[in-house]
Amino acid sequence: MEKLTIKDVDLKGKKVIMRVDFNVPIKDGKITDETRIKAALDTIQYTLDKGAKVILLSHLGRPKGEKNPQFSLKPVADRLDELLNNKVYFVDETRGPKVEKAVSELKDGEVLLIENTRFEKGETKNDPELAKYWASLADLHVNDAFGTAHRAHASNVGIANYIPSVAGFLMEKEIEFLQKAVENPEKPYVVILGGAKVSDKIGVINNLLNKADKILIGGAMMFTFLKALGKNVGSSLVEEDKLNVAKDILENAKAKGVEIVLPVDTVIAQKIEAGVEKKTVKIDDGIPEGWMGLDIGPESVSLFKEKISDAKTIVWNGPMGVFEMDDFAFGTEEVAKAIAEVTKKGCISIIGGGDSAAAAEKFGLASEFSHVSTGGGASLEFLEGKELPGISSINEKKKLNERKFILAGNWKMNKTNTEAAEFVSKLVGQIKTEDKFEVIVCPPFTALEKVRDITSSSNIKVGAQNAYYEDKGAYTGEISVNMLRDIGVEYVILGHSERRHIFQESDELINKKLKKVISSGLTPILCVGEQLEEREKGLTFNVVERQIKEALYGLTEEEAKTIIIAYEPVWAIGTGKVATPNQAQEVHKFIRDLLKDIFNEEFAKKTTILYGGSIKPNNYLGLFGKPDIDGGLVGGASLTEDFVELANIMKEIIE
Ligand SMILES: Nc1ncnc2c1ncn2[C@@H]1O[C@H](COP(=O)(O)OP(=O)(O)O)[C@@H](O)[C@H]1O
Ligand SMILES: O=C(OP(=O)(O)O)[C@H](O)COP(=O)(O)O
Repeated sequence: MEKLTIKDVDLKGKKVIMRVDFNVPIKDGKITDETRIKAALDTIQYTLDKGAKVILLSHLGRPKGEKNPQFSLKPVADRLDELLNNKVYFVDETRGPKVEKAVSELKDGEVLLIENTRFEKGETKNDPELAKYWASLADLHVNDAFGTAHRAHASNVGIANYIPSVAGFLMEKEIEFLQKAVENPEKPYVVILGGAKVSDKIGVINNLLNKADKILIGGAMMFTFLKALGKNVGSSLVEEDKLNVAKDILENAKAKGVEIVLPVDTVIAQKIEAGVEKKTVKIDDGIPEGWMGLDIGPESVSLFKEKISDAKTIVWNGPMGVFEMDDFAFGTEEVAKAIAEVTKKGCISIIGGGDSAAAAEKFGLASEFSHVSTGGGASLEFLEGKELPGISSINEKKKLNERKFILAGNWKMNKTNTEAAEFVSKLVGQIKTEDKFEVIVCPPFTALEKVRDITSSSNIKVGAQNAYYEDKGAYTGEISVNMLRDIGVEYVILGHSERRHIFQESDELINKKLKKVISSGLTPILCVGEQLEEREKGLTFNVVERQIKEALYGLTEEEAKTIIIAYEPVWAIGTGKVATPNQAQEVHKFIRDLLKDIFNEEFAKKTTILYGGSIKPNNYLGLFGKPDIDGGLVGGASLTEDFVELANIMKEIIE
């Protein structure tokens, strides 16, 4: 699934809270590497140019929830003000009256940076209250902090539970390049790993062993491999407890036909110090005691260059030597130049963040690569195939797939016949679905025929809010399915929580109604959902499972295949308390898995599962952006023009 980006949503006049990664090195109050600030400029400027008010969030360093001037973002605000075409306001707080006042005074096209998010204890704990507070400042969250994506913190992950979250351009680009490197790299695919420790890169190696053709190993981590092969590595940096891991990797690679390339010579010295005596030795001759390898040697550079020369995809993570010192920078610089060279010939080159990116900057080669990641740990974890919380919390684009997307309005006991006719006439003129999704309105029984007449030539369909299971007879107050079908009604809501809890409808009665609706050729919308006390006791899945199984009892896959299910947590219906996107997605996923168990995977995949419960335009994108939420069963918001806005949101994000 692809992520929603700022290009997919309307930004004009919106308050946008944007998480960026301005975690930049600062020495004596001066920013020593502004790569991360520059990497965020396009997203910030685009959002401002679209007429949004922008509130920027970032962390800096690890101040452990304390307000520490050494980690203030003020120097970043000053530099950002110079780099952007717009004025940058800064407030030296992370929440409270000063922040709220500054936000309220923002005009369209203006930007405010608030203080370091990690001055808040709740940030790294992903505290819901803090996340909800920051969400309350805005209409939309933009996540452009790829460097922080491996952290589940309040400002980048928790906040997405309360307002829609979309990707910025940097996040989009990072995902695009790294996903390509992990999923379908063009071959030959060469991975170059270096840096200090094997332990940091084991995950990457094991994950990429399934994709790469060659893995070149330099940096200090090469000595663990060389020692595992019985070489004498002197006092070089070795992880003694990883020797067997190295052996396993070498054997695994051989079994998979992946070529592991180790250096054949190394530059050695007796200590890591500039200007110290150094010499080059062949690995096979061994490194004398007291000497350590601090860079790969010239023969290794030639060997690595030869291995790189025909690559179509290269991922590089970790320097070849102690590149911070010119004495030991040769290997890293030469490998970087070789990658740049082959990039010119069309190879896709991706540089993992951290020290590899710093090395690329140091040698002035950063612009020679296809992509230089702004995240060290984040790109590493991505390459390991891990799910990054700061990416999974971003709303997904919805692609037309094997199941219908539906926006249904349950009007309940609202609107007289005249009011219904007037309102639905407006809807017919305003709602355009572009055949991407279905719209259903479910007025009271008294207005059904009128509404059906008005909508008959439109793309709006009509549903009833209930039906009885007998065809006719002494059932005062009831309406039969045939009567509904006779006036062109196509859908019937069954088992709504108000039917269950106010009118005491049992699972057994709902099962009878469901069978009748299906056998009459109408489409049922079966509502399920737990009450607050059931959720608080951890019984949500038990309740939903019982309701679904009882409702479907005795129905074959063929009979049940048209069913639409609506998950409506009772505690969210009409209360203004909406389930968070993650809460809703969790239950939707459970329902889909349950349908797979009851019937099969195909049935589960094809079943539309709607969410219902206090849906509003400001929370719908976050909900609908979840993979197993296929639309909404809308209450209060279906009685006003909000319903049109909900339809527009769906139209915008369904591809
Ligand atoms: N042969 C070596 N001996 C000691 N340290 C090394 C050696 N080669 C590289 N290093 C050090 O490894 C560090 C980078 O390692 P690491 O943090 O794993 O890289 P990255 O951040 O790119 O993943 C650099 O500070 C570099 O000086
Ligand atoms: O610098 C960062 O990570 P990185 O050093 O792995 O690139 C990110 O800003 C995350 O910072 P953190 O590692 O303090 O959570």
